[in-house]
Amino acid sequence: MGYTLAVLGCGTMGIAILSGVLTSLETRSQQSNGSNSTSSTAENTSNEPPSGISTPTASQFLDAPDAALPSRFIATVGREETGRKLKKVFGAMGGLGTGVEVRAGKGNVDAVRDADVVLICSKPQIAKLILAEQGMSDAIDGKLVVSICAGVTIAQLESWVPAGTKVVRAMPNTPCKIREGMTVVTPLSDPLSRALILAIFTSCGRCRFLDEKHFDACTAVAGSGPAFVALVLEAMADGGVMMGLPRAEALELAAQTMQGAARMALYAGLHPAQLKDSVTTPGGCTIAGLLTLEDGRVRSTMARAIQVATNHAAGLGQDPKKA
Ligand SMILES: NC(=O)C1=CN([C@@H]2O[C@H](COP(=O)(O)OP(=O)(O)OC[C@H]3O[C@@H](n4cnc5c(N)ncnc54)[C@H](OP(=O)(O)O)[C@@H]3O)[C@@H](O)[C@H]2O)C=CC1
Ligand SMILES: O=C(O)[C@@H]1CCC=N1
Repeated sequence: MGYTLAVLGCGTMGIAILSGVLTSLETRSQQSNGSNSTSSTAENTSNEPPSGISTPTASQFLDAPDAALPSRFIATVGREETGRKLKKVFGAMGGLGTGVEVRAGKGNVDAVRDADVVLICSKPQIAKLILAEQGMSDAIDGKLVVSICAGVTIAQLESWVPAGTKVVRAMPNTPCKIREGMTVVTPLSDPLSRALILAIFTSCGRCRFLDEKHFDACTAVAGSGPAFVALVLEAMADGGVMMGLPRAEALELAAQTMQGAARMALYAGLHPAQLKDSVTTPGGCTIAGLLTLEDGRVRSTMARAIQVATNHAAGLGQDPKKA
């Protein structure tokens, strides 16, 4: 068993997702060699394990979750120069990375023809052009297509492909690269497609289903989120440097602190207010710092940034006159 995944427009996000999937496959293979077991379910961090799967083919994937991940990978880019760089990126990964087939220039239609599942990772405005390429309609008919393009709706995507093509939206983020990603996927009822998509994105981190109406907000919170928290991370480290800490140590302290606090919210179920209050000694330094942050309206500024990013995301991939 095994299937082919084509990543059209394999830039930052395509590389992040493929890195997550390839590393996951290699980790599982090492674990199964070590333990002599055929599968590992320990790393499925999804809140929705593929439980409702009932068709015979999908059941096979449940018995052997590795099989729900692709075994052949094709990555396309626009320019030859980018293609050469991409080959080096996957080559440097070693292992399964060396097997990724990179195609530049006019490679999209052939890649789709060779694939079972197609991931569209191009810029939103390029997606329509790729799907309109000569021969694409025949190649993509009947395939499962997952678009990660911000602001490009399912209705738009469906109008660009034949009726036999299954279209799903996903919103992942850059930490997919180290398998700490957060991906939201639009609901889909077909059990096989569901199993395949869950396998791909849970191998990159967490994955959950949410209705398309929430996608612009998901784009802002999870898709753009790494940039927003990076700003806070950098600011915390800068403060440490201002007070005499060496730069590298300041960054390590801030990053590990951010990770620790986030993990307490995720895994110990602590509300952010509990997290904050448990650090805040009466009359202590934490409340002094917190009040300064409140004076600077950090909370409302961050929340408004999400609001602005959500509204902006809705316009991506749309006709500029309407956006
Ligand atoms: N970056 C992020 O954190 C996130 C991005 N997204 C979404 O992911 C998508 C990609 O973003 P990102 O990875 O940052 O973008 P990148 O610019 O890094 O990647 C886009 C890739 O598409 C390639 N490309 C351009 N034209 C074509 C073409 N005609 N055929 C095939 N490939 C082509 C480019 O190659 P070349 O340079 O040679 O033209 C490039 O490698 C966007 O739609 C974005 O909304 C979603 C979540 C998070
Ligand atoms: O900034 C953007 O448009 C993309 C979508 C989410 C993250 N990056």
